[in-house]
Amino acid sequence: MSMRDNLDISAYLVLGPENTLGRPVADVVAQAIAAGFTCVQVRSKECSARELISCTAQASEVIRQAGAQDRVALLIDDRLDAVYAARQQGIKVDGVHVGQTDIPVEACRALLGPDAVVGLSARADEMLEYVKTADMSLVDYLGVGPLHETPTKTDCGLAADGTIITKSLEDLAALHQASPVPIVVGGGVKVADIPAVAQTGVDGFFVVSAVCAAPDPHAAAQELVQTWNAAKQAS
Ligand SMILES: Cc1ncc(COP(=O)(O)OP(=O)(O)O)c(N)n1
Ligand SMILES: Cc1ncsc1CCOP(=O)(O)O
Ligand SMILES: [Mg+2]
Repeated sequence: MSMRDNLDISAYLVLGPENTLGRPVADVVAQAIAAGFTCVQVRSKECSARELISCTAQASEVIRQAGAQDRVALLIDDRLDAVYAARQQGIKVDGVHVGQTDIPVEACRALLGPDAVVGLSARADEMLEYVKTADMSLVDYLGVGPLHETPTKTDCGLAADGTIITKSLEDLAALHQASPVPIVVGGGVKVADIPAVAQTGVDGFFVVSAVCAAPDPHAAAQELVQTWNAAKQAS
């Protein structure tokens, strides 16, 4: 069974070297997956392609060392070329996450093949219309946000008038109802948000700073996972 068939986006860590307060990315990944995180995305707006590939190699290695290579998906943000190059070097990387102004999902699927995981995000205000009209067959999940304005990605939800459009819990429930693919919600998500997000019916949460900027990433990751699982069991 491929990772695509087995994909679990319930607890999704997004990170790059600029997010970890000087701690190695691989250490934070190891702590998060030991705590139960199910998906990892290497995302850096500062790394060179080679640094991104190296970071991905280290993340892939700690996932392998944890024996989690068949249950924790590893993706790279934006850089289809880096996924391709990493795979050529024998690094196990499962797919790519792109936004609507990034390289098209058609190209991602064509280059990476039918078993790859392809995630897509769309503008907050257009997402409901998008899921009702677009061909979603190439996409494995949708990344939706922000739940709150976040300094980690200041353009997330940015409208033409300069305001930030956040997603309400009602928006998330409507998206969950309308979407043919699973939905993962992020942007400013903290542990206190998790029960309400889980109750909307969406399939997971993604975080950068709630884990990467925590004094103890393992403890923070564990609290997020346990809170999510408890909320899903209760709903
Ligand atoms: C899981 C997940 N969801 C959304 C995003 C945002 O992607 P994008 O809109 O392409 O923005 P950047 O991350 O590239 O700044 C994501 N990366 N992951
Ligand atoms: C990558 C991304 N996409 C939408 S918001 C975001 C960053 C979320 O970071 P944080 O969890 O620190 O708010
Ligand atoms: Mg992008």
